[in-house]
Amino acid sequence: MVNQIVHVAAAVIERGDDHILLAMRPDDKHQGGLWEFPGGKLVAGESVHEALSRELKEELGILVVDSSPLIRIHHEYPDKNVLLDVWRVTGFAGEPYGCEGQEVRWVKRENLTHYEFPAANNPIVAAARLPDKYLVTGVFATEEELFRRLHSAMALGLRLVQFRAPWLESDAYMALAEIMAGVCRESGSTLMLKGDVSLLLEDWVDGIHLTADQLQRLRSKGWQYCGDKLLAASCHSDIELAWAAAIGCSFATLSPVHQTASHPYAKNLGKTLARAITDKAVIPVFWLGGMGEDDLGSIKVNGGQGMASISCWW
Ligand SMILES: Nc1nc2c([nH]c(=O)n2[C@H]2C[C@H](O)[C@@H](COP(=O)(O)OP(=O)(O)OP(=O)(O)O)O2)c(=O)[nH]1
Ligand SMILES: [Mg+2]
Repeated sequence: MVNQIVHVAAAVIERGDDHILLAMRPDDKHQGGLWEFPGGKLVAGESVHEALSRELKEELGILVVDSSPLIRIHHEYPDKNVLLDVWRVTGFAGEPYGCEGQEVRWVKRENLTHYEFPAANNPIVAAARLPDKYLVTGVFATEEELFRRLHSAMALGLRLVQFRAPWLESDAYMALAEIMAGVCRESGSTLMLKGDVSLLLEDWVDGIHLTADQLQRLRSKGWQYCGDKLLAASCHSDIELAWAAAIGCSFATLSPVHQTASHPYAKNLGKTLARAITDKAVIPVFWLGGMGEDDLGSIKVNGGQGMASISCWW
């Protein structure tokens, strides 16, 4: 058992055309010969952001201009314990190149899963594939209203949508879901459906969002998902988040962080507990419940992937 934790700042560097920069770790280094998100160890007295800026200057010759926290991952390798503090870098000056002779490559976001990374990186790859806003659909009276609201949300730039309509019969839900999936794909968005995991076998289904009950049942059966589609779960505690990771979820929601109109009697977690729970999770976590877009920055600083909401964007 290795006790000392090595704190590392790493960057998911994004280019406007949906490409992300990877670098090859030199063969003679820890986890050598694998692809990495560029970065390195914090030196004494440095903040994560300072370390990130210094490392990207040293390794790639670029200056960080715009960045925000993405995910923090604790991982125990047999020979080393690391805390990977990963930031999304959305603005930089200069043209990155391998200053230390390392190979660097711009990779399409959707192809990230084709690359071989150190074992700690699975949640980072999942976080890099996801946006910071997750729309959950709210009430609609007619089909026309549903699609009008969906198109408005896409126009606002929302790229991850959960179709929630618990009042619909299964057939009616699935019929609408299939049309919505087409609309979402056309605009480069992903539609998450409520339903059985067997739906993941359907070509037109891009993702499934499980209830906490479904999650518990699948976990107790020892079921596990290994595919490339998005699987998510509604979680309310650290235990549920651990189950979600164990069955192969790519992300989860954590709720209710604050009181919500949709679940007025559920006990809210509050920000301090939500932060502690998120810190233990090994998958990206969207905070849900009683928050507005103004809270997005604070959610990320507290370790969340971003915010899930009905009321903000519906
Ligand atoms: N930069 C980076 N490090 C990662 C990733 N995944 C992962 O497990 N690590 C581990 C490998 C190393 O143990 C540690 C980072 O150390 P490093 O070798 O990059 O540190 P450094 O740039 O400061 O280089 P040096 O001082 O060792 O020469 O974190 C990743 O995606 N990016
Ligand atoms: Mg490095």
